[in-house]
Amino acid sequence: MKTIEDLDVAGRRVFVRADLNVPLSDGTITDDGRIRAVAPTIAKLVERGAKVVVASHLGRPKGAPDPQFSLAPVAARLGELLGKPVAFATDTVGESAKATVAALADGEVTLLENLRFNAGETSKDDAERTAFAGQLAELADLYVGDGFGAVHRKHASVFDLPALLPHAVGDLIATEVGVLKRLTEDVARPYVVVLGGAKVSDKVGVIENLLQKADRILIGGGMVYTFLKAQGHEVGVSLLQEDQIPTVQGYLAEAKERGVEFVLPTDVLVSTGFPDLKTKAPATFSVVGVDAIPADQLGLDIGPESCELFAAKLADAKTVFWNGPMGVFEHPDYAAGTKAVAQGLLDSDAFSVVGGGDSAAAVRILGFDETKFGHISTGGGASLEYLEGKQLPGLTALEG
Ligand SMILES: Nc1ncnc2c1ncn2[C@@H]1O[C@H](COP(=O)(O)OP(=O)(O)O)[C@@H](O)[C@H]1O
Ligand SMILES: O=C(OP(=O)(O)O)[C@H](O)COP(=O)(O)O
Repeated sequence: MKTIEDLDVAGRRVFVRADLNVPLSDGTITDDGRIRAVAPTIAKLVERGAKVVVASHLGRPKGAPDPQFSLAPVAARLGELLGKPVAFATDTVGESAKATVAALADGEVTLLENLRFNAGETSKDDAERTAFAGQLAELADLYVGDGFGAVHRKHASVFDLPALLPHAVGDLIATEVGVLKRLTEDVARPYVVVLGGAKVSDKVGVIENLLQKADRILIGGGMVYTFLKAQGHEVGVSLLQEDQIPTVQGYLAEAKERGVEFVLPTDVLVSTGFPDLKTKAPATFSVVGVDAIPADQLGLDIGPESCELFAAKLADAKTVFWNGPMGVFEHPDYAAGTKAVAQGLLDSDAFSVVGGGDSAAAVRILGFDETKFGHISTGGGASLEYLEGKQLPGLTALEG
């Protein structure tokens, strides 16, 4: 792959596909880790006199503008980090984008509005995606792929656009891939994988491959209820991926055969509703065994006994990969499980990789020193699919 150093960027419009999908609360960025991670790439291009056109998705809008997913707050924060204003285009390929890019002087930066406000970005139809990529290509002369968190997505700006412009890999992707490669080679054992979070349908599939690599797999977060249901427990109104139950039953059986230890929580925190993440008003919840989840309640964190169990299962680890919070950590009453896993990683002498927008944010928001972990990756799904050995569209596109 070519790197930024291989491109002659001075005076040219350089499109940087970043992953600026940061957590927001009422329009305020609660963790700017992903912006800080790509800022050095942008600063390097600025220094070399490029006209920098930054683009990203934020959240999962439905292919049309939706103000709650605007990147405007991100433009302001990126400007602070770069120490220079970032002109914000209020659309992605329309009049505002064209005018903002045309007005860029050498060394100036613009951020386009959310790529996913356009149906072509995520379309499964090749022609529709290519057409949108063509509109993006009109805004630039060169392409730099540096949105590691989105490299597993076959989306227009990730996969189709680099085919239309001379391209290079950015420094963030290069660093991320360099570290993750270590986990695909000879890992120190026990190798423990911890999975949680909310993107269950996206991430359950990676377990098939992890069964061949890991010694122990700990499951928490929203992912756990599909496992508990697969074991015959009732899970009330918890997050559940019903169609994945047979698959999960297959994983549990295969783990037994292969001698891979599956660790599920023994207790969980349950409540009748989701907590208020804006006011963070104290929640009403109870601790129940996983065989006693009430029919009208949902699980929101692993329980205290499970926190101890998970910490013990991490204690002797020599390598850990962790993706997905153990509970709805954004609310203080449901943060204990995620804290216990983060602390467990620090208490072990394992080389630990924490991956995922929310997992990385959780570590920082809960007050842990990120430098104490082996690596904090900006990609959750992306790093999981990389570890699976899958071809990632956003990396394939940067080859050649
Ligand atoms: N039991 C649960 N029910 C619903 N959501 C959960 C549960 N546990 C964790 N979550 C949510 O999962 C989200 C993070 O999931 P995900 O996006 O998969 O992680 P990452 O961004 O680290 O890859 C958090 O916003 C958290 O509130
Ligand atoms: O947050 C992201 O992924 P992650 O939650 O797996 O880390 C990326 O920005 C990709 O977003 P997507 O899963 O909506 O395609």
